[in-house]
Amino acid sequence: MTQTPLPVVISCGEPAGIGPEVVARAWAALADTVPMVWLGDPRHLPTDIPHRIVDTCAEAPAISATALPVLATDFGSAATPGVPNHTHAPHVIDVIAKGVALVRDGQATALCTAPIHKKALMDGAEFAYPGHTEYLAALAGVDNVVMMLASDQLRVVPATIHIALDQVPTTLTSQSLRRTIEMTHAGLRDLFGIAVPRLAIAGLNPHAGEGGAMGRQERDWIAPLIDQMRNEGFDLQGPQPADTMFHAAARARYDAAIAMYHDQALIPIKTLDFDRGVNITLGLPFIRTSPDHGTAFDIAGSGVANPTSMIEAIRLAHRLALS
Ligand SMILES: NC(=O)c1ccc[n+]([C@@H]2O[C@H](COP(=O)([O-])OP(=O)(O)OC[C@H]3O[C@@H](n4cnc5c(N)ncnc54)[C@H](O)[C@@H]3O)[C@@H](O)[C@H]2O)c1
Ligand SMILES: N[C@H](C(=O)O)[C@H](O)COP(=O)(O)O
Repeated sequence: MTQTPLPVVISCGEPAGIGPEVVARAWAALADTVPMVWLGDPRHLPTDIPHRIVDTCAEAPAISATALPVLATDFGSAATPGVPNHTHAPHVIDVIAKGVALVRDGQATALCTAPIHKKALMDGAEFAYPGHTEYLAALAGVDNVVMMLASDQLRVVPATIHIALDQVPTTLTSQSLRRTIEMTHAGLRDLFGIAVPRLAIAGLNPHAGEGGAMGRQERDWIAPLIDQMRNEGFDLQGPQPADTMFHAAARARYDAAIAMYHDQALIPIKTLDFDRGVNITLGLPFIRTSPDHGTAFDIAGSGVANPTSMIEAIRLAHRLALS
């Protein structure tokens, strides 16, 4: 008996951003290969893409090849490209929760989230989370998750995520870094099929502290933790100066780089591969991916947004869910 395939569920994200248009283009690119269903208000979709309202995820695969299946949510009004509407904010948040519920209920295989505008959600709905990553952890009831951004050229994980730079040194601890290393190791093994993952760990300070002359965290606890985990069998390099660990020869020596803070991790991947980077949350009880770009208000509605990262995010969600 052949099993009916289930779709990847895609949350609409910020309707004033490029989310709806890149999902529409992604559907056109993947219609024959990846069943999907979009959660959002159909009036926010580009008019040149066929869509069909469905009542359940189960209806989506049969429709996916000819139209974008839509589980409709009424946001109350149309969107103005580039200008977030505060009344839409609660719906944007609600759609993410609905997507999670569908995946956890076995009605969809994986969740792919289109970009949100964090400040618009905070202003419009007092959104209490700095990003999807933290909100999804709360919805799933897990204490710890890892944000990985991945492309063919590089995988990076920031050990601290959406916090101010001045909070990084006090938030990072030996325990939290150990957890990030362990969860990244498990994710590479279980999701990416790498039997013995090689991880490169960045230092926090310039030149990884230059032997204590430019910061002490490396000497005081980062290097000792790496030594200890190496003795436990992890394949770890570092702490490495972050400025020289992302060139091509260095990248060939590891499967993922663990950085100490958001921009240390995300600048290299977005510079190398902005079009194809995918954000994956490790540590959730379901698969979640997202494109590496944001809402891009400056180009929303102009039809120039590149859909490649969204295509890669949907494709990866589908592939990981099947593996
Ligand atoms: N997955 C997510 O939900 C996610 C990811 C990143 C940023 N964000 C949020 O998005 C908002 C805007 O962030 P930002 O301005 O720093 O980054 P951004 O990625 O929205 O835009 C940065 C620049 O890249 C361009 N750009 C982005 N995506 C593009 C695409 N697909 N094709 C062509 N050009 C593209 C934009 O026009 C802009 O010039 C912020 O609130 C941020 O937190 C959300
Ligand atoms: N930090 C991510 C980036 O810059 O690409 C982005 O803000 C998305 O984070 P969430 O998936 O947690 O929303």
